[in-house]
Amino acid sequence: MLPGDHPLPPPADLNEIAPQVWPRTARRRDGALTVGGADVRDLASEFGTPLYVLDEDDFRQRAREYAQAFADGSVHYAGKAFLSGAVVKWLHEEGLGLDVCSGGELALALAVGFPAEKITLHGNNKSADELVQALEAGVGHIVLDSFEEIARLGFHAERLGVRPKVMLRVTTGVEAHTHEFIATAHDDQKFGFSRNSGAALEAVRRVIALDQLDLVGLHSHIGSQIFEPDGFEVAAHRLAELLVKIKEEHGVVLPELDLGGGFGISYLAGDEPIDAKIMADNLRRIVAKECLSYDLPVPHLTVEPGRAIVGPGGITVYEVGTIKDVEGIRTYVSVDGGMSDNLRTALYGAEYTAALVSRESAAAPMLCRIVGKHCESGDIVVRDLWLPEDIAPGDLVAVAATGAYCRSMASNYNFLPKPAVVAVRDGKGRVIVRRETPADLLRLDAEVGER
Ligand SMILES: Cc1ncc(COP(=O)(O)O)c(C=O)c1O
Ligand SMILES: N[C@@H](CCCC[NH3+])C(=O)O
Repeated sequence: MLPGDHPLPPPADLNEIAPQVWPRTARRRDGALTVGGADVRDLASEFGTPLYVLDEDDFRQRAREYAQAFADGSVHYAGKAFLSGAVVKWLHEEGLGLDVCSGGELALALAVGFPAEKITLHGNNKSADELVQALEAGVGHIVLDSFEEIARLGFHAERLGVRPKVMLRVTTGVEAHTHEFIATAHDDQKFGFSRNSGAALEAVRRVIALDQLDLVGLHSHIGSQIFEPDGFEVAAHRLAELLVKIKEEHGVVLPELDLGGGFGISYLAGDEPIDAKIMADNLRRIVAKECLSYDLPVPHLTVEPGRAIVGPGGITVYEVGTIKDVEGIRTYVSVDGGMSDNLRTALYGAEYTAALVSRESAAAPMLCRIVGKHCESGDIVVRDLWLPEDIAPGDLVAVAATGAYCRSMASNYNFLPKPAVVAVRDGKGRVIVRRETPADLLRLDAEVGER
């Protein structure tokens, strides 16, 4: 297809590494992309492809920016975006707390010595084992999500002789402007206690009636990949109203408010995320205004960014295997990974920026679709993009902003081993999560594994 015939215009410069989309240290050197000073061609030959590459400086800077922006509150990185022992250590060094939402995430954090009191446990269906694991570890907060869980946690806390700090997750009825599957505060979904139905106040009653639980605050998470602060404003307003009702009914002033995560990042050059400082100023102002208008003390504010800290610093490097021109429509560029290492395009119709990164090219733009190697026609990595028409098997392409929710949502579909994650800094790559091997997968099979 010719450039003029498609609604997505080709970029002025196909070789551009736009700073708002790529990791902060990404540059072209001798035509090839470098991240953290390391050349992707060297990374690919040393560690193989597909390869997740994470810019350590980018991660640390963003973590630090959030910690500084919310210096009078707390920042708990949402581990579901991407978690590894190295990342947990970086977070600790940068002064952040951590959110986990399973026993596995909790075990990893504890295994590398992250302080339990800086961990919050989430989840809409935590098992009894996970609750006990959290109580025994002494995590800082447990966010309660259902009536069953209130009773269950009370039971185990009494049995173990502990009194955990808990928060209640409230669905505030806010319609966040994001994809349906990642909006979480409307009533018709599985998370939290509904403010509109009165479930939230009933949950408060039940927790306050249990001596074993120390209710310290309310939690709200309105969704993910959000650019506007107005959704948080409505949520804060509704939470403040609840705090007033709790004070009136129980004479209790809850000292903490957790507004969750959800801060958007640039996947495309036109996306305009709010920076951490401005978001922090907005949220602080909103919470202070709402609370002061009800004569409530301003609570300790916690936020839980995941994507905004790890997303922009990550890229995925693939090798091109086959190129198929569907005449008059587009060219399919097949790479050696796909929906098993990045499910987001198939699941949410997510859009990404990608580029030829093993060399520069002066060839004309060609409308392409980057697809994977899975047996699904929906196995699309980047739906529409322009690549140089001399792209060829053996070239490396990289997809930008894949640090969040790609490795953490990866699967072994079609028995593909999950790629390694390499952290880059000072010109060197270091494996922080090793590549799975076919032997790793075979070992799980009862007929094969134990031989
Ligand atoms: C409770 C909670 N906190 C934090 C997050 C992190 O969201 P994000 O990565 O969009 O910042 C999520 C995921 O959406 C979540 O469910
Ligand atoms: N996994 C989602 C976001 C949901 C986060 C968890 N509540 C994404 O890739 O955008």
